[in-house]
Amino acid sequence: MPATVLLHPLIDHGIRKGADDFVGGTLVCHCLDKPVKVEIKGQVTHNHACGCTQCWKPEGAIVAIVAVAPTDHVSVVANGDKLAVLNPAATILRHACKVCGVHMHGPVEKDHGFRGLTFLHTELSREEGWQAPQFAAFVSSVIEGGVKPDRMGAVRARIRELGIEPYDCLSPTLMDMQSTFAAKKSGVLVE
Ligand SMILES: N[C@@H](CCC(=O)N[C@@H](CS)C(=O)NCC(=O)O)C(=O)O
Ligand SMILES: [Zn+2]
Ligand SMILES: [Zn+2]
Repeated sequence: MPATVLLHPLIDHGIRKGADDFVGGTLVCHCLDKPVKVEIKGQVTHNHACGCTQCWKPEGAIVAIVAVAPTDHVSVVANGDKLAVLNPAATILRHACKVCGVHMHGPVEKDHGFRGLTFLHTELSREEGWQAPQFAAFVSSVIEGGVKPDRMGAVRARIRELGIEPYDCLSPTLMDMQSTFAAKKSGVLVE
Protein backbone atom coordinates (compact mmCIF):
# COMPACT_ATOMS: atom_id res chain seq x y z
CA MET A 1 0.00 0.00 0.00
CA PRO A 2 1.42 3.44 -0.85
CA ALA A 3 2.42 5.62 2.11
CA THR A 4 0.01 8.37 3.21
CA VAL A 5 0.88 11.71 1.68
CA LEU A 6 1.89 14.19 4.36
CA LEU A 7 1.78 17.71 3.01
CA HIS A 8 2.18 20.07 5.97
CA PRO A 9 1.39 19.63 9.69
CA LEU A 10 -1.13 22.50 9.64
CA ILE A 11 -3.41 20.69 7.18
CA ASP A 12 -2.51 17.01 7.46
CA HIS A 13 -5.36 16.36 9.91
CA GLY A 14 -7.88 18.42 7.96
CA ILE A 15 -8.26 22.11 7.18
CA ARG A 16 -9.63 24.22 10.01
CA LYS A 17 -11.96 27.11 9.18
CA GLY A 18 -10.91 30.71 9.84
CA ALA A 19 -12.92 33.13 11.99
CA ASP A 20 -14.98 35.86 10.29
CA ASP A 21 -14.26 38.37 13.04
CA PHE A 22 -10.50 37.71 13.21
CA VAL A 23 -8.50 40.83 14.05
CA GLY A 24 -4.93 39.71 13.27
CA GLY A 25 -1.94 38.53 15.25
CA THR A 26 1.81 38.39 15.64
CA LEU A 27 4.18 36.13 13.74
CA VAL A 28 7.17 34.94 15.78
CA CYS A 29 10.29 33.29 14.34
CA HIS A 30 11.72 30.05 15.74
CA CYS A 31 14.54 31.63 17.78
CA LEU A 32 14.30 31.11 21.54
CA ASP A 33 16.54 34.11 22.09
CA LYS A 34 15.38 37.48 20.74
CA PRO A 35 12.77 36.21 18.27
CA VAL A 36 11.78 38.40 15.35
CA LYS A 37 8.14 39.48 15.66
CA VAL A 38 5.90 40.74 12.88
CA GLU A 39 2.47 42.17 13.60
CA ILE A 40 -0.38 41.72 11.10
CA LYS A 41 -3.43 43.95 11.42
CA GLY A 42 -6.59 42.14 10.38
CA GLN A 43 -7.24 38.98 8.40
CA VAL A 44 -5.11 37.63 5.53
CA THR A 45 -6.42 36.71 2.06
CA HIS A 46 -5.56 34.11 -0.62
CA ASN A 47 -4.14 31.75 2.00
CA HIS A 48 -2.88 28.66 0.19
CA ALA A 49 -0.48 25.76 0.10
CA CYS A 50 2.53 26.45 -2.15
CA GLY A 51 4.64 23.64 -3.56
CA CYS A 52 7.45 25.86 -4.84
CA THR A 53 11.03 25.59 -3.58
CA GLN A 54 11.26 29.29 -2.63
CA CYS A 55 8.62 29.52 0.08
CA TRP A 56 9.56 28.67 3.66
CA LYS A 57 8.20 25.41 5.06
CA PRO A 58 8.76 23.59 8.34
CA GLU A 59 11.07 20.56 8.44
CA GLY A 60 9.51 17.58 6.65
CA ALA A 61 6.67 19.51 4.96
CA ILE A 62 6.43 19.27 1.17
CA VAL A 63 4.30 22.41 0.78
CA ALA A 64 4.39 25.81 2.44
CA ILE A 65 1.28 27.55 3.74
CA VAL A 66 1.37 31.15 2.61
CA ALA A 67 -1.11 34.03 2.57
CA VAL A 68 -1.10 37.70 1.70
CA ALA A 69 -1.94 40.90 3.57
CA PRO A 70 -1.74 44.53 2.47
CA THR A 71 1.84 45.63 3.16
CA ASP A 72 0.62 48.58 5.24
CA HIS A 73 -1.02 46.07 7.62
CA VAL A 74 2.35 44.41 8.30
CA SER A 75 4.99 45.74 10.71
CA VAL A 76 8.16 44.31 12.18
CA VAL A 77 7.78 44.94 15.92
CA ALA A 78 10.80 43.14 17.45
CA ASN A 79 14.36 42.20 16.52
CA GLY A 80 14.10 43.28 12.90
CA ASP A 81 17.91 43.59 12.82
CA LYS A 82 17.98 39.79 12.48
CA LEU A 83 16.19 39.91 9.11
CA ALA A 84 17.85 39.73 5.70
CA VAL A 85 16.33 39.68 2.20
CA LEU A 86 17.07 36.31 0.63
CA ASN A 87 16.95 37.32 -3.03
CA PRO A 88 16.64 41.05 -3.79
CA ALA A 89 15.87 40.21 -7.45
CA ALA A 90 12.79 38.07 -6.64
CA THR A 91 9.25 39.40 -6.93
CA ILE A 92 8.58 38.45 -3.32
CA LEU A 93 11.25 40.03 -1.11
CA ARG A 94 11.45 37.23 1.44
CA HIS A 95 12.82 38.61 4.71
CA ALA A 96 14.28 35.63 6.61
CA CYS A 97 15.65 35.43 10.14
CA LYS A 98 19.42 35.11 9.75
CA VAL A 99 19.57 32.82 12.81
CA CYS A 100 16.68 30.32 12.46
CA GLY A 101 16.00 30.74 8.73
CA VAL A 102 12.24 31.31 9.03
CA HIS A 103 10.75 33.70 6.44
CA MET A 104 8.93 36.45 8.34
CA HIS A 105 7.44 38.65 5.61
CA GLY A 106 7.75 39.00 1.86
CA PRO A 107 6.56 42.30 0.40
CA VAL A 108 6.17 42.80 -3.35
CA GLU A 109 7.61 46.22 -4.15
CA LYS A 110 8.34 46.07 -7.84
CA ASP A 111 5.98 47.00 -10.70
CA HIS A 112 3.79 43.89 -10.57
CA GLY A 113 0.14 42.88 -10.11
CA PHE A 114 0.89 41.99 -6.48
CA ARG A 115 2.62 45.26 -5.60
CA GLY A 116 1.49 46.45 -2.18
CA LEU A 117 0.88 42.93 -0.91
CA THR A 118 3.06 41.03 1.55
CA PHE A 119 3.37 37.23 1.61
CA LEU A 120 3.48 35.64 5.06
CA HIS A 121 3.06 32.39 7.00
CA THR A 122 0.21 32.49 9.53
CA GLU A 123 1.44 29.29 11.23
CA LEU A 124 4.11 31.45 12.91
CA SER A 125 1.41 33.02 15.08
CA ARG A 126 -0.28 31.58 18.17
CA GLU A 127 -3.56 33.33 17.43
CA GLU A 128 -6.34 31.19 15.99
CA GLY A 129 -8.79 32.27 13.31
CA TRP A 130 -6.57 33.02 10.35
CA GLN A 131 -8.20 32.36 6.98
CA ALA A 132 -8.01 28.67 6.03
CA PRO A 133 -5.96 27.61 3.00
CA GLN A 134 -8.20 28.08 -0.08
CA PHE A 135 -6.22 26.20 -2.78
CA ALA A 136 -2.83 24.65 -3.52
CA ALA A 137 -0.45 26.44 -5.90
CA PHE A 138 2.69 25.37 -7.77
CA VAL A 139 1.90 21.73 -6.98
CA SER A 140 4.09 20.32 -9.77
CA SER A 141 7.05 22.18 -8.21
CA VAL A 142 7.16 19.73 -5.27
CA ILE A 143 9.11 17.50 -7.67
CA GLU A 144 11.87 20.13 -7.58
CA GLY A 145 11.77 19.82 -3.79
CA GLY A 146 12.42 16.07 -3.96
CA VAL A 147 9.00 14.41 -4.36
CA LYS A 148 9.15 11.55 -6.88
CA PRO A 149 7.12 12.28 -10.05
CA ASP A 150 5.21 9.01 -9.67
CA ARG A 151 3.75 10.32 -6.35
CA MET A 152 2.04 13.29 -8.00
CA GLY A 153 -1.28 11.49 -8.49
CA ALA A 154 -1.38 10.74 -4.78
CA VAL A 155 -0.27 14.29 -3.87
CA ARG A 156 -3.06 15.87 -5.95
CA ALA A 157 -5.60 13.33 -4.70
CA ARG A 158 -4.73 14.17 -1.07
CA ILE A 159 -5.04 17.91 -1.76
CA ARG A 160 -8.51 17.34 -3.25
CA GLU A 161 -9.43 15.08 -0.33
CA LEU A 162 -8.69 18.00 1.99
CA GLY A 163 -11.26 20.02 0.04
CA ILE A 164 -9.02 22.35 -1.94
CA GLU A 165 -8.05 22.44 -5.60
CA PRO A 166 -4.48 21.76 -6.77
CA TYR A 167 -3.09 24.21 -9.37
CA ASP A 168 0.31 24.15 -11.03
CA CYS A 169 0.61 27.93 -10.97
CA LEU A 170 -1.51 30.25 -8.78
CA SER A 171 -5.31 30.22 -8.44
CA PRO A 172 -7.38 31.59 -11.36
CA THR A 173 -8.12 34.75 -9.31
CA LEU A 174 -4.43 35.47 -8.68
CA MET A 175 -3.44 34.62 -12.27
CA ASP A 176 -6.20 36.96 -13.53
CA MET A 177 -4.86 39.72 -11.25
CA GLN A 178 -1.40 39.39 -12.78
CA SER A 179 -2.67 39.28 -16.37
CA THR A 180 -5.04 42.21 -15.81
CA PHE A 181 -2.08 44.23 -14.57
CA ALA A 182 0.04 43.20 -17.58
CA ALA A 183 -2.79 43.92 -20.04
CA LYS A 184 -3.33 47.41 -18.56
CA LYS A 185 0.39 48.09 -18.67
CA SER A 186 0.69 47.10 -22.33
CA GLY A 187 -2.43 49.07 -23.24
CA VAL A 188 -4.43 46.00 -24.39
CA LEU A 189 -6.90 46.61 -21.57
CA VAL A 190 -8.22 50.13 -21.20
CA GLU A 191 -10.25 50.84 -18.06
N1 LIG B 1 9.26 25.87 -9.94
C1 LIG B 1 9.77 27.00 -9.19
C2 LIG B 1 8.61 27.98 -8.98
C3 LIG B 1 9.00 29.22 -8.19
C4 LIG B 1 7.88 30.22 -8.25
O1 LIG B 1 7.60 30.77 -9.33
N2 LIG B 1 7.23 30.49 -7.10
C5 LIG B 1 6.04 31.30 -7.17
C6 LIG B 1 5.14 30.98 -5.98
S1 LIG B 1 5.72 31.58 -4.45
C7 LIG B 1 6.30 32.76 -7.22
O2 LIG B 1 5.39 33.54 -7.45
N3 LIG B 1 7.50 33.20 -7.00
C8 LIG B 1 7.86 34.59 -7.02
C9 LIG B 1 9.08 34.82 -6.16
O3 LIG B 1 9.64 33.81 -5.68
O4 LIG B 1 9.43 35.97 -5.93
C10 LIG B 1 10.31 26.51 -7.85
O5 LIG B 1 9.74 25.57 -7.29
O6 LIG B 1 11.30 27.08 -7.37
ZN1 LIG C 1 14.83 33.48 14.23
ZN1 LIG D 1 5.94 29.53 -3.22
